[in-house]
Amino acid sequence: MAVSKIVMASLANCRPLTCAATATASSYQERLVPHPPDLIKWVRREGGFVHQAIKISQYGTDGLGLIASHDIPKGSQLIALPDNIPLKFGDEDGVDEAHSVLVNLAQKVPDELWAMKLGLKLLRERARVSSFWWPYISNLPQTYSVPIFFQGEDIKNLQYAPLVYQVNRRCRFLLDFEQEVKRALENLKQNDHPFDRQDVDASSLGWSLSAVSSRAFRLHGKKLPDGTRIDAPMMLPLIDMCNHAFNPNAQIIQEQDAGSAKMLIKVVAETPIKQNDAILLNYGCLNNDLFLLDYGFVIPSNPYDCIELKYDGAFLDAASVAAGVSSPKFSSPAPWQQQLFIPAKFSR
Ligand SMILES: C[S@@+](CC[C@H](N)C(=O)[O-])C[C@H]1O[C@@H](n2cnc3c(N)ncnc32)[C@H](O)[C@@H]1O
Repeated sequence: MAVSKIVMASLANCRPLTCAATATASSYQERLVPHPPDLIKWVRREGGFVHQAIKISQYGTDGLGLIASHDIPKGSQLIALPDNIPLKFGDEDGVDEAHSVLVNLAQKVPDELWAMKLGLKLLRERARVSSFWWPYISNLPQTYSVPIFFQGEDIKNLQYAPLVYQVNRRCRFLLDFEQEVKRALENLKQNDHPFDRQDVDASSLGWSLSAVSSRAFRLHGKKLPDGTRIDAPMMLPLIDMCNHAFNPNAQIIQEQDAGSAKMLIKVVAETPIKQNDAILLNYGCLNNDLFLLDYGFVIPSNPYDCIELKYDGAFLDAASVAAGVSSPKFSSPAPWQQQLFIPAKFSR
């Protein structure tokens, strides 16, 4: 069940929320607009810092990435984003009706699909002609090669049942949520419409879910009265151009901005970086199911990839009797055999 409808937006003076589905991974991901604004210049203009050696460039088959145009010493600050640049789902958005509609919709999203909550905000900013984040959003890929956009044959080829289950779950959620969103938008006054009067369907919801799941970072958000900070997913313009490696050369650091309670998000070189090296972050110690589901790629020989096997002694005894194997005793393994079963993880 692939969510692959294309909606033709019929409204003039708006940014259509179309999403062309993609079935195959391609090394070049087209952006939302053919020649988007220069993201590095935009970040600097809005008060952020970008090291002069950082460039955006095509990075092998991984799409765009950040590259060092000359050697950078360990510990150097590469990027710093002040609090106004990250895209978050927060109460700083005001208390207008359009925002309330988004908040009500976000409450209907199950927690494990947190990316859809921020996805609603992303879709709103994508639709708004005057969005502060448009220079960033227009640089996002137009399509995502994640399994929710796979066609039937490719879904079948996934084969691994727990992964197929998750893909179907997400597709089913998107189709149901499309109806939920349509009901919430019915009869709204023009000014109260969160998506500039545009229809939102499962395909555009899938686009924003995938944009967030493949690019957002979960960092420390607003400060609570007890001094702790809540976990907040956010999209980090430019920082999200960094590709993934388990042995990264950079890391994200969050610190309090000098003289205010606002947070500053930085990327710092964790190792010396050579000219033409990519700036790489570790997205997390994830297995390939999660990488494929959320990011649309897998890591060859992923050390975090494992499968769990259930050992059913009685079933194996019955099977070996049927196969004519004598004295199998699968149901009463010797102590040394039992020991072997405890860390029952096998690399795929
Ligand atoms: C946070 S974005 C990074 C920027 C992205 N390459 C782009 O063109 O906008 C994450 C996406 O980059 C690609 N990517 C990142 N690291 C990768 C890797 N190690 N192998 C393959 N693709 C990767 C995947 O498409 C992933 O969904």
